Amino acid sequence: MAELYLLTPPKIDADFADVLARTLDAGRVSALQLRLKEHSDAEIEALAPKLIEIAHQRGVSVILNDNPALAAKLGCDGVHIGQDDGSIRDARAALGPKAIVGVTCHDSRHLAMTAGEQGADYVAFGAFFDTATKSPKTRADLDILVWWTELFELPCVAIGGLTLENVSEVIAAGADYIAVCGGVWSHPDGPEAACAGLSQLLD
Ligand SMILES: Cc1ncc(COP(=O)(O)OP(=O)(O)O)c(N)n1
Ligand SMILES: Cc1nc(C(=O)O)sc1CCOP(=O)(O)O
Ligand SMILES: [Mg+2]
Repeated sequence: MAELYLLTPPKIDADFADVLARTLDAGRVSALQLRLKEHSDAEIEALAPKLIEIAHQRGVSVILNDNPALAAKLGCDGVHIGQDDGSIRDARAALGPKAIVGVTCHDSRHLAMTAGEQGADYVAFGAFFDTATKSPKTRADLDILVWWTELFELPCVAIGGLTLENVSEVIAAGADYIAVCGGVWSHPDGPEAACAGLSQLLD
């Protein structure tokens, strides 16, 4: 069974906390990534506590993007690091043994096996589809999910352009988590409808 891993929009406004609460209440989200790329660390420090409270009240784990030290300071459950965001070892040292450390592996089997050997809690492959959220470094093929899940127990995340229309493809290929940003926040029927719809496709 796949799980829903929701990413925040890169920039949020004062209304976002209420929208987030309603969106989480509409579906079955397992993890929330604070990916606030257009905010400074000082702004993230100010914004995050309310978002973390909302997520934790609903049993949703909170993963901060990019910054293990800030994740530890804020009391996040983990951190997501890219290939240029420092080592798994340093992230683990900052956050402790129980924290979740996820790692971007693009479309690379080699990066994923290395991340697994170095103690990552999940590996993330992408981008599977066109995305307006960022310019992804690579385009990943569904085969990498099939290959990974046949060989390894470590959970894998599919990311990049996932929507209600295409997410079943990555679930069928074996993704343990579907990581979604624009497919929820930019859905024409609103984030609550998107979250509810995605949740129905998870089983
Ligand atoms: C679940 C997940 N997968 C991949 C990424 C991308 O991380 P990164 O390559 O460090 O790029 P930025 O997100 O920092 O732009 C992610 N954030 N989450
Ligand atoms: C943050 C991120 N990382 C990617 C990767 O391929 O590593 S794709 C991506 C964007 C995810 O947002 P959306 O769901 O709107 O496409
Ligand atoms: Mg990063």
